[in-house]
Amino acid sequence: MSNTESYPPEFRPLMSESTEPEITVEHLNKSKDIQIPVINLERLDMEKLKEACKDWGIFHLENTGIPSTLMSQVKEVTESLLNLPFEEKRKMFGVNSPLSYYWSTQMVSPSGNALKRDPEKSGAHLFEGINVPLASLSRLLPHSRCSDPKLESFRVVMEEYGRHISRIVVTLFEAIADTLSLEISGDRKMSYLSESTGLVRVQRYPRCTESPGLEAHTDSSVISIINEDEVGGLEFMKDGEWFKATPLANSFVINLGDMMQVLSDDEYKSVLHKVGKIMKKKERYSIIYFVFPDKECMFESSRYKTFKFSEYEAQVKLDIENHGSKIGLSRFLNTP
Ligand SMILES: O=C(O)CCC(=O)C(=O)O
Ligand SMILES: [Fe+2]
Repeated sequence: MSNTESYPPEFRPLMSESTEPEITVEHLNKSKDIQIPVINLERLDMEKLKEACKDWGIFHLENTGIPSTLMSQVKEVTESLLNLPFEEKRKMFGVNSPLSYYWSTQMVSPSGNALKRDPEKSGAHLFEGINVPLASLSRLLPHSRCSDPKLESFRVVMEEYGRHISRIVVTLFEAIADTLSLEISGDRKMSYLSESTGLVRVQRYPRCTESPGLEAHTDSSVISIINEDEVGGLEFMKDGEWFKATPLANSFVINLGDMMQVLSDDEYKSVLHKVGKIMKKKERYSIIYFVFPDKECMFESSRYKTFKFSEYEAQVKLDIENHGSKIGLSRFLNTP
């Protein structure tokens, strides 16, 4: 485990010592292990993709053409940034930074702003992360202003990673749209996959047997692309039951988000997911790329009222502030 200093002070008493053996007591987590579908991006099987979207809402994506050296660099720069002392991160990603640092009792709005939550309402969830709006990488952190070498390495690697992921997103989105027989024009397509709203989030979950990582939620995105390490811990709901998604090396986990559910007119579901207790020897890292639509992008469907993505975001923000958690699509149903 990395140095305790790098964690928020309120996490420290709750974290397990690295000298303790791996915890395998089954009753600590009742979710069953399961292998989610595996989709090969280079040789797309459209039937399999449709089934994965319809029956699961979550799947592994392999053969994405990202060089393995870049994948290792992404892991390296993420770990090195999150391993900085807590106070340093707080200062570095404070009010004037385009990146935001958040942990546990905060929740993040779809646009990436950290929202304060009432810990009484949300319970103890041990995660911390840094939000990196994609646009900020090139616009707001030019080489000359990026004085910290760790931040500069992070910027360079993430820019390269972002380019690859954008390519993967377009291919995957077009394929998913095909499985729904949706005809989406070039401009419209790009407003669903807007780079100006795209967000990379790097997260870390300490090893802990008492508190879970991240509470159950759906993503407000079109799709989310999770790059997780071998520790595992991601859980999702299928047919009313919680399952653990077993990690698969050299692949991403793809989650369908709320906006994909609307686009598919509810044929595909935005998957409910969470991160359970991290009981392995190591803490867990994940790097998530959220594909968000343009703020002005309109969503029309038979099940939901017509809305603009910014209206959806505003509602989510309001619900988190007022109720402690997101309510989501049910707020926008045509018939209450
Ligand atoms: O860390 C993960 O694997 C998932 C995180 C997640 O679901 C989120 O940040 O929305
Ligand atoms: Fe999520």
